[in-house]
Amino acid sequence: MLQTGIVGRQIPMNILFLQLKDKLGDVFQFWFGPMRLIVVSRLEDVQHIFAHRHLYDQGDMFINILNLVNPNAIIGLKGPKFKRHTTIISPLFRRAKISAHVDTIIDCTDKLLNRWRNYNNNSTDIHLNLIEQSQQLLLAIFGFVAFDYDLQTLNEENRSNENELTHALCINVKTSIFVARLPMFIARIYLVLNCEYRQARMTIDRYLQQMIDQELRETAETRTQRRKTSLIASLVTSLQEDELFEATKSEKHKKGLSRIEVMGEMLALLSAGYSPTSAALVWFMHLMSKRPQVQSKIKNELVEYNLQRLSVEQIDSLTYLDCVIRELFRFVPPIAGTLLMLTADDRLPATGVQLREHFGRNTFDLDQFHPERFLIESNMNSNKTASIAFGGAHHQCIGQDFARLELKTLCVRLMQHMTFGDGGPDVNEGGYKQTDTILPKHIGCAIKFD
Ligand code: HEM
Repeated sequence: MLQTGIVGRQIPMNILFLQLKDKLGDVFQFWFGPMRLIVVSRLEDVQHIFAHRHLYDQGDMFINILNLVNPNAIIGLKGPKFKRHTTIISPLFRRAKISAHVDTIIDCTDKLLNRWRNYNNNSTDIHLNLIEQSQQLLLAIFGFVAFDYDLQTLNEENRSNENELTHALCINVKTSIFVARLPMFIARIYLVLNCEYRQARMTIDRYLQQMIDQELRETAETRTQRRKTSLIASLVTSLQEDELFEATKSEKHKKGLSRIEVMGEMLALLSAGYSPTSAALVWFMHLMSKRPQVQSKIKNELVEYNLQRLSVEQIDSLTYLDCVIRELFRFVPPIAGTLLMLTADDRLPATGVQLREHFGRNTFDLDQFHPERFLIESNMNSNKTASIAFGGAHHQCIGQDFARLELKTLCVRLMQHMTFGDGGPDVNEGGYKQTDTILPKHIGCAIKFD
């Protein structure tokens, strides 16, 4: 990792994989600390991997790390336990269930716009904390949508860079990424001795407990009514009545979730539900600040609606904005790749590489930001438009419908009110910063209310 610059030079994974691909070809081997990865990037090979779910399962690297930091997160589960968890969680994020959240997304965006209007309403000011502001916005939305809970990240008094919960979540992620590079036994000791991490977990757990307690104060009747549309109502309904008895059953026969499992899923969803979408929003801000012509085209598409709150159908009908968002996910997918484990030998069709029970990782080509490519139908299935921002195998993103709708609604609301301006080469250079997502390394934009 020192050689490649992940450690020391902080080279982000997307750039590293592109550099190695140029040097070594479409399939190459890479050691991530103690773990061996085979990186695969040819489109046909990636499609083959995603289509052969019986051969490629969730990567052990995820499972090992999650066993240390959150053994009950859906993304680290397999077999009957995965089924037990996913049947409770994934229905809540299907397209038919999420339209109801558009108003919440608009309300929260308006709160952020008001904050900017009240405290930073000078179009020559350069905003250097757009990452933190976006994280606070997306956390607030996810708190309401998933947990019916006001996380208060958009409150006036929290307009400083970080509030308690975002800070704790960042430490949790940072530590999890760090221990992924260590041998397991050292990672275990590191986590026990790391006071900052333990403090962060206590803060997060306190929030999770408060959310569960708030839900438990609802009557059983209202919870039953809401359990098909509210994640927290569904999770609390699934709480096992007799945990000790359930623990004696084989995994296949277990019903419901224990309290620890509910809290594990809440933590996982809290991170998955805000972090990549906020990264996508920050990229949107950066890209728009650099491309005024794209911004104008989005605004033209919105002009007939003036400042009106748009319905889901109206949001769906915005074709050009769709192209921009698809291009954004293709150009800078917030997650650098998908990690899978080969369960039997396989041969990749395009490169002809023979794989023998190891890992596959998929990364993406970076080229030009050009939303119009999606207006040309013949481009739809070509290499140029390939985008797997939400993964594609067993563990592909369950929140993707929601994330797409959420991001589009946020972009609509922001573009109805304001224009992003380029803060200049010193602060708005772009580049990449690797955290749990890929973020712009330098982002500084002016905000001009229209
Ligand atoms: C722009 C936004 C998002 C991006 C780019 C994204 C990306 C991804 C990717 C690439 C994976 C697959 C990882 C793998 O295959 O190993 C994934 C999984 C997952 N995502 Fe998302 N995600 C986004 C938003 C969300 C949201 C809003 C939620 C909230 C519900 C969510 C919940 C999940 C969950 C629970 C999984 C694990 C699914 C499983 O293990 O079966 N994601 N996401």
